[in-house]
Amino acid sequence: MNRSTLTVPPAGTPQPEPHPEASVGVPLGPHYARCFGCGPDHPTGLHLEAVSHDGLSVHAEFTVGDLHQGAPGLAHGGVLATAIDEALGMVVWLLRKPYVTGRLETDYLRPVPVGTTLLITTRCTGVVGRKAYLEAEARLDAPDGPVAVRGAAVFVEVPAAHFERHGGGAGGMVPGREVNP
Ligand SMILES: CCCCCCCCCCCC(=O)SCCNC(=O)CCNC(=O)[C@H](O)C(C)(C)COP(=O)(O)OP(=O)(O)OC[C@H]1O[C@@H](n2cnc3c(N)ncnc32)[C@H](O)[C@@H]1OP(=O)(O)O
Repeated sequence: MNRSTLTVPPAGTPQPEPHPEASVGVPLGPHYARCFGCGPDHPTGLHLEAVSHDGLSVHAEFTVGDLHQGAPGLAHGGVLATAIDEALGMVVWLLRKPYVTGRLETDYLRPVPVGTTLLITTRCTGVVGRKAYLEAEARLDAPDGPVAVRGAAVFVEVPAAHFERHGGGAGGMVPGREVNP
């Protein structure tokens, strides 16, 4: 993968510790019911479902449908980036602080046909100040299937007021309520 240095934690950054109340071994559920990535109430969303086994990584599934095409029969790259972004966001939710995507990098290695179930694994590789460094891998149809997309990101911690100031508030997005029940 062609990683920029911006998404790699500085040398010597320790492995982050999982939050003691991170939800593990159970479905993570949505952080917001109308989220395009994970919300069950979104009519055309991706409806990602995910679980974490260690509080620092997430295994998510996304089945590519007709509504997700770019070229005929193939997933749109932007949709795949969205699925990666969402699965990365699920990792920072496990840290139980509000973060937003600052930078997202994606490498597309294989076409993803309609009907494919993408198995997306995301993990946090370091936290430095407000920045969380993350990486992602999406495989075709099986945990050991071919890698179709790789991703890397920096998420930036924001105050809860970020959502009041720039959006309609944080209604329905309560850490500890939906993602970490
Ligand atoms: C209730 C809970 C709900 C939680 C809700 C969770 C929803 C999850 C949904 C999925 C995720 C998304 O799609 S989120 C939506 C898409 N993303 C956004 O809308 C974000 C829009 N951008 C912004 O709001 C802003 O640019 C921020 C917050 C990212 C940064 O602005 P800021 O707060 O002024 O901070 P700033 O000083 O610039 O940067 C802080 C540190 O981060 C670094 N940094 C900033 N941007 C970048 C960048 N693009 N790439 C690398 N590094 C960066 C800086 O170098 C600095 O490092 P240093 O100097 O400290 O070393």
